[in-house]
Amino acid sequence: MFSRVLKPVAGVAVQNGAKNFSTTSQKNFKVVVAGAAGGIGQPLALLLKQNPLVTRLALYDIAPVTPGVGVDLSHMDTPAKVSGHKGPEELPAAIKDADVVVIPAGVPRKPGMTRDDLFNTNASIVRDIAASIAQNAPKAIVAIITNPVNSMVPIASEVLKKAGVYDPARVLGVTTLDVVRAAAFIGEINGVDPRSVTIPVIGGHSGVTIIPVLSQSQPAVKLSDQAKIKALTERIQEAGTEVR
Ligand SMILES: NC(=O)C1=CN([C@@H]2O[C@H](COP(=O)(O)OP(=O)(O)OC[C@H]3O[C@@H](n4cnc5c(N)ncnc54)[C@H](O)[C@@H]3O)[C@@H](O)[C@H]2O)C=CC1
Ligand SMILES: O=C([O-])CC(=O)C(=O)O
Repeated sequence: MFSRVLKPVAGVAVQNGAKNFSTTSQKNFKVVVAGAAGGIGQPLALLLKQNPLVTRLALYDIAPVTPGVGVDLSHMDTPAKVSGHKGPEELPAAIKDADVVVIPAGVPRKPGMTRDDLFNTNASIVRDIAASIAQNAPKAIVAIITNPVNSMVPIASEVLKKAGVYDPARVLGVTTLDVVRAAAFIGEINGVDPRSVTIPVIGGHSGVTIIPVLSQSQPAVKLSDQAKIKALTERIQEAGTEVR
């Protein structure tokens, strides 16, 4: 997931004359995973530990298991130095001087729930992490995975604005999964390797706000029946619910 996240981030950094991810000029990124002990956080941390550009990896969570997750990953034979940080009192040390903070902290939905049902619980979690970013790493790129993404991005943005450190090019909602799913489904329909499919998905990360622009798919989607095209659009929009 991170390599897909890093590509657009690199473009943003270049446009702003900021630290450039796309060349070898900087090779020592500190990346924080906030929510590192969870279902998303642990595999994400594993992927980041394998990335040679990441030299410091700070794993933050409120779960008691967090230090163990950190120690476990630190045994991997890759350069990134891993630190585990448990509980709010250790949040500032985790965030300090981060280049990138990825946030999957919070609750996931259970069957029958919408992403919006998570708002009340997750809003304050993202708010508090954003406040710490404003204080301890105001120039960090913030990538928000926590749902509902459509609402968590504005919350983090408002916290950063209030602290006077908001840069819209540095606050991202992670919706890459929608692009990946669209490519997978089109690959299946067309009978091609999904990695050869390019399909823009615009908008947000919830229901009808997920807009796969099927007319722009390369190669073209092999569907002519409007009902089937509509069904594919709806499958991409509701794919997260398939997983619950
Ligand atoms: N944007 C996207 O494409 C996706 C978003 N999600 C969202 O990501 C979030 C996490 O999902 P999972 O990892 O499956 O859930 P999970 O329950 O497995 O993990 C969440 C982690 O967050 C931690 N956490 C809770 N409160 C915290 C706090 N105040 N500070 C730090 N950590 C805290 C928990 O201890 C737990 O380790 C959910 O909101 C889910 O809906 C999940 C999949 C895809
Ligand atoms: O649907 C969910 O709750 C998790 C998510 O965002 C996805 O899988 O797209």
